[in-house]
Amino acid sequence: MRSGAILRATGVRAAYRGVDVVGGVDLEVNSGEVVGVLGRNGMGKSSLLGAIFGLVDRPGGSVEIGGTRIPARKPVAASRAGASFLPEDRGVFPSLTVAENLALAKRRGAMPFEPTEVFPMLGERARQAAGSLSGGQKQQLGVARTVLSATSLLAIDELTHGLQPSMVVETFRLLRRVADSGLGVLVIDQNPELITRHCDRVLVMEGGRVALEATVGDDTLDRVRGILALG
Ligand SMILES: Nc1ncnc2c1ncn2[C@@H]1O[C@H](COP(=O)(O)OP(=O)(O)OP(=O)(O)O)[C@@H](O)[C@H]1O
Repeated sequence: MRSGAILRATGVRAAYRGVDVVGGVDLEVNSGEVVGVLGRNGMGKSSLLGAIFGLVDRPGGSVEIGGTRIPARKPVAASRAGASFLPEDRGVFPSLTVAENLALAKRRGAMPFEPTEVFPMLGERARQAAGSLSGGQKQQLGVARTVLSATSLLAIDELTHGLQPSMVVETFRLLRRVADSGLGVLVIDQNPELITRHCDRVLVMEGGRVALEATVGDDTLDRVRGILALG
């Protein structure tokens, strides 16, 4: 199993049309670790991930995935380094069937994972166009695709959005398996209870900066709630 940092992001800024919305964030995800990013709406969580993975302008900072430097605005470089990112729009091809979406995501050498065992709905609807799935079903397909295509780092925006409670637990269990196989896992979510229950480390973002970074312990949920309540 690998050890050490899979993602090393230092001083990352994110900007839209020259205006910074994320200012100088440091973020590391180690092999075997599930890291959660929390924060209220508009605090810069998605923009941070976008800047790391090359989808949003990154006017400053450096990003390494698996020891490879990832230039700004080069999503293919992150993908080549084995990273897989599920953006908020769920990243599925609507006109392709569920089975085709899964087949396209599968990478040689990725961790052994049978999507239909974790998400039975994907087997039941294998021949259905992905565009006709509900929001929660699309999220299950998106998560499965992301797991199938990650070989170093897996990142998911708005992880539990639209998922029914039973699937939320299954999904975190799957992410733990992914981390146990040696990958780094990074998730964004709005739910402090879920993130502090299932993640090893949490970051809370406020106004484009990290307001709290902590290894999860007994007092973490209270500290997180304190920050979120102040906003
Ligand atoms: N495409 C865009 N163009 C201009 N500004 C944007 C764009 N996307 C986001 N922003 C701005 O960047 C800031 C951070 O937004 P971001 O979406 O990263 O926050 P977030 O914490 O992920 O919130 P949410 O949970 O609502 O997605 C906000 O002020 C937002 O208005």
